Amino acid sequence: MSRKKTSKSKAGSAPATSALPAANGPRPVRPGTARPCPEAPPNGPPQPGWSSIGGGGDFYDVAFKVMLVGDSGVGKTCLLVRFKDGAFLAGTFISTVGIDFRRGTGPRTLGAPPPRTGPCWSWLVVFQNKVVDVDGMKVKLQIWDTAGQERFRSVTHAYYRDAHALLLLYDVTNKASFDSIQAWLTEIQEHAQDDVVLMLLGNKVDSAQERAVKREDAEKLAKDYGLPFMETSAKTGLNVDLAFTAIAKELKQRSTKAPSEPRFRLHDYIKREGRGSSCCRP
Ligand SMILES: Nc1nc2c(ncn2[C@@H]2O[C@H](COP(=O)(O)OP(=O)(O)OP(=O)(O)O)[C@@H](O)[C@H]2O)c(=O)[nH]1
Ligand SMILES: [Mg+2]
Repeated sequence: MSRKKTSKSKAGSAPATSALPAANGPRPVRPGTARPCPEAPPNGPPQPGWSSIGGGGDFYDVAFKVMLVGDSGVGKTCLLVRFKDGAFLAGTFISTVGIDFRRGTGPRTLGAPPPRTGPCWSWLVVFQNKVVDVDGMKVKLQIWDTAGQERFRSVTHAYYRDAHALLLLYDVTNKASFDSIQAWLTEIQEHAQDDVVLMLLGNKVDSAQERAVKREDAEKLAKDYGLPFMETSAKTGLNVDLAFTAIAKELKQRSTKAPSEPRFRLHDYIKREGRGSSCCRP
């Protein structure tokens, strides 16, 4: 994309081509050497009082940290739940409001228990692991869900620096969330790695009657910034798996591509595979 590069120190951050876990520094990717999931969250700032959680014994060849960002209410948590569990639980919106992580099917929380009602709730920054098969290689995506509320931005910034990919969401029924995208891009430019893989997603496309953001406007924005773009629905599942799979393919190829292998083209892939819409090349 045509984001400006800033010369800033991001010491300690893992480059986008490294494999997780990064707790002991980035490791080179070794295709074919499956290893168990780490016991502790490998990324993010150290938090006093965090207990370690296991990865459930999933094996993988390479692993990457993916973050979901965007305004509060755009559907980040729901998108993650849809991808991880294939579910959409309609109901009261419970915003992600702090920091923690969970794994497997149930939440694991520290401190006071979170509310147990509502849809794709989470009360903290959380991550979920999912291993996807990419051309015979097991790619683990460690997907971090963040709080979209403005007041938590300074906390979530700290998680950007070692993210390999960012899914930037807006809500197609909420113009303000689309208007925030440029500000999000500025934040990303400031806090994320320069070579982070970035994709723009317009979520809630199932709510056609309430649409407030034209697809063409988002396509234009995406084109201006050279971002791959799709409309998604956490409710119906439209393009959700595709978004994560495309990211996994791009990251996997960046880290393991042999010189003779043809380059994976993310824009072309989602354009070909996406339903509804996808674009855009500058
Ligand atoms: N119709 C529709 N509703 C959705 C979709 N995704 C999420 N929602 C609803 O939008 C609301 C917000 O969803 P969340 O996933 O909690 O939003 P979030 O981006 O995680 O919000 P924060 O945690 O505050 O940053 C909930 O009421 C969801 O049920 C979707 O694809 N379609
Ligand atoms: Mg949330």
